[in-house]
Amino acid sequence: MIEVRELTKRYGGALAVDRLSFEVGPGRVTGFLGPNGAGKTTTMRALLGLCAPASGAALVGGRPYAALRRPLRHVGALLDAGAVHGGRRALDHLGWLARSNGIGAARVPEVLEQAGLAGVARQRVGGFSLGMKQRLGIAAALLGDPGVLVFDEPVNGLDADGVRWIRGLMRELAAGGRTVLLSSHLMSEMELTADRLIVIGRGRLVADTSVRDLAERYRRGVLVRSPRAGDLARALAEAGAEVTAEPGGGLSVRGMEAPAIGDLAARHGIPLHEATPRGASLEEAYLRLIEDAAEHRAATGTGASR
Ligand SMILES: Nc1ncnc2c1ncn2[C@@H]1O[C@H](COP(=O)(O)OP(=O)(O)OP(=O)(O)O)[C@@H](O)[C@H]1O
Repeated sequence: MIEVRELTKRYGGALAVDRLSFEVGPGRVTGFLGPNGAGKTTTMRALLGLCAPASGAALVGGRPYAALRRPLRHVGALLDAGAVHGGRRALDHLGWLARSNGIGAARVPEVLEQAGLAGVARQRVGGFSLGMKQRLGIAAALLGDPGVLVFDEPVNGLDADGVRWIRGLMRELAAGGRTVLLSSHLMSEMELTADRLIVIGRGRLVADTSVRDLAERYRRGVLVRSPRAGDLARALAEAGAEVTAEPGGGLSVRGMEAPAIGDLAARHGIPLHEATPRGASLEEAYLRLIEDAAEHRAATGTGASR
């Protein structure tokens, strides 16, 4: 369980995170999404005790990171995969981490295998590609078999195989009852991996939603075509649907699903040539959400000072 409560972090006069609150529960992958500079990395760093918040709290299992004894057993994280001493061999790097966290040495070959690095365990990290470093960072995160995992943009630098592997791994970890928080600025990435989304913009919470609810929120109704569009529009409006004319002679219908529209047209003897549900893509929904939040801030004058 992750709890972020009224978290605020400033860099100089600028607010990077602004009274941000959310919770991340176990058993599913939660996506942490926001445009560049929204405050995702800062929030994750606060969660891992790597920066001190101005106020508020970021807790793992009810405690701040600094209060966790042998933290790798509670929370595993991938933040900056490049931050490994290049002269060390992968095996030694993980061995050292295991020893300093009271983790049995037997875990090292296990996580190397899990991360697909068994074959390069004795190579020096300095010669690793970015993708291999990402895998090593993930192996380190898994070392203590923690209940909470935090990954900042984990697909960066991975090839197509690596990306597929990491998506599978995230889902597997969540299915095993772990709390998995995964950041990205790409909705396309979240769409394939996350069940729930925490969306932030300019350090503030924009949405805490299931992926499905987000798509639903920005649905654009049903596109309907009929050679008797006027009659159909009247019948739909009488039945309580919201109907607007579209360029090209179609009707956009909200408040009634396609099968009900078909039934209604049949009852009135009106031919129906098309009834296409038009869901906004998740990417569109996400962009609208971010835009709406920015407009709301502009309208209410609640923009974060920078
Ligand atoms: N060490 C720092 N010193 C000064 N400003 C910082 C520092 N770290 C982050 N910031 C600023 O805080 C804000 C939030 O940055 P953060 O890296 O948390 O965003 P992000 O959502 O992770 O972005 P990205 O998707 O680009 O990684 C940005 O305006 C950034 O410039």
